[in-house]
Amino acid sequence: MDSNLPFGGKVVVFGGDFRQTLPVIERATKHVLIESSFPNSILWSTLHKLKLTQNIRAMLDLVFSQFLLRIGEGREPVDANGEIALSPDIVIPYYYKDQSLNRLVESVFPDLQLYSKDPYRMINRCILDPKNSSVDELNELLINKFPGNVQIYISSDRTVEQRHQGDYEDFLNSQNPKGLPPHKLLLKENCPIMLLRNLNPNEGLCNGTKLICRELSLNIISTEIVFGIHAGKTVFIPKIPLQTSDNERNGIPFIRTQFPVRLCFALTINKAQGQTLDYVGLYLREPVFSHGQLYVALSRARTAADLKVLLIPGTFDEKKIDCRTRNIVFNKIFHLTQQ
Ligand SMILES: Nc1ncnc2c1ncn2[C@@H]1O[C@H](COP(=O)(O)OP(=O)(O)OP(=O)(O)O)[C@@H](O)[C@H]1O
Repeated sequence: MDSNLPFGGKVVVFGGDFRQTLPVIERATKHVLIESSFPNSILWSTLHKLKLTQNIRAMLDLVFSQFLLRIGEGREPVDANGEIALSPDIVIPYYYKDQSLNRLVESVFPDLQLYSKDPYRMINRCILDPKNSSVDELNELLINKFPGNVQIYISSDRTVEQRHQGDYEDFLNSQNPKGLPPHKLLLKENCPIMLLRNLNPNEGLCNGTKLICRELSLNIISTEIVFGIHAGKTVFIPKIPLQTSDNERNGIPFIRTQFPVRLCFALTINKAQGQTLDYVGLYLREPVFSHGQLYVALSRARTAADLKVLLIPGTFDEKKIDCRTRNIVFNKIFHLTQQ
């Protein structure tokens, strides 16, 4: 192209909200995360910026919408421990872990029988958690509670380097890297799942697409697309080989052959970014650990009435209504966007 302008002079539209999470970089410091975000790009100063000012999703609850902005911009007052206070109306009191967790689950999924009969009524209700490990625990709890016969799909895992296969098989089976389906995938008819790969974007099958399991055969699962122009369409999902990402911590690259899906009763906060949910249960077994996570999680709901938070206190002797939790906001990112 005969042009020195960015993108060869073509108009390119970017959309973003720096109150939300920053690029995910494993074990990166705050400095690296800020360095890697868009306002540090040489393109930033060349862009013409337009600001959206109204939160349409939460427009029916102005108090909530203003609270979200204070959380997102780090303006909500913090105590000596650096924690903000959530309204007791949205916090589930903590008694014992199982009891309180059940209350959270029942708030989000009040009737799993109804869910299994008419999954569309509840597919947009979800429990969010900062970490993958808690998300897996919650999904397992919910698939066990969900009515119907369970189908167990076991993946076959092999090392990329064939000669190491014998040494590592059990180890690979025990691994649960993010972005890969589990070794032992538990599914039931009508349960909600999320696709983990772009199988066929033109047909609506993208990474993150929500599906309902309809028929579970040995080698293929029949599912239904939930949202968008392809909603209601039946799609068959095969098992496919999926490789761990290069920066995976365990260091042994391997290939898992499995259906490229995970249950999605519960999702990580990062995976829920961009979604509008009918009901949000936020499970903070541990506080959020990075910029924007609390804002993203809370702002998936339309009103404060569509939200319940369970905070697990660090130490406790008895019933505890602890409404305080950590909010992480890197203010520097907002300063950079002003440039
Ligand atoms: N102009 C509008 N009129 C009616 N509803 C709207 C309008 N704009 C957005 N919405 C609704 O508001 C919700 C959020 O919209 P959208 O996902 O486009 O916003 P977003 O800025 O990408 O949100 P986020 O980044 O927080 O995920 C959606 O449910 C969408 O249907």
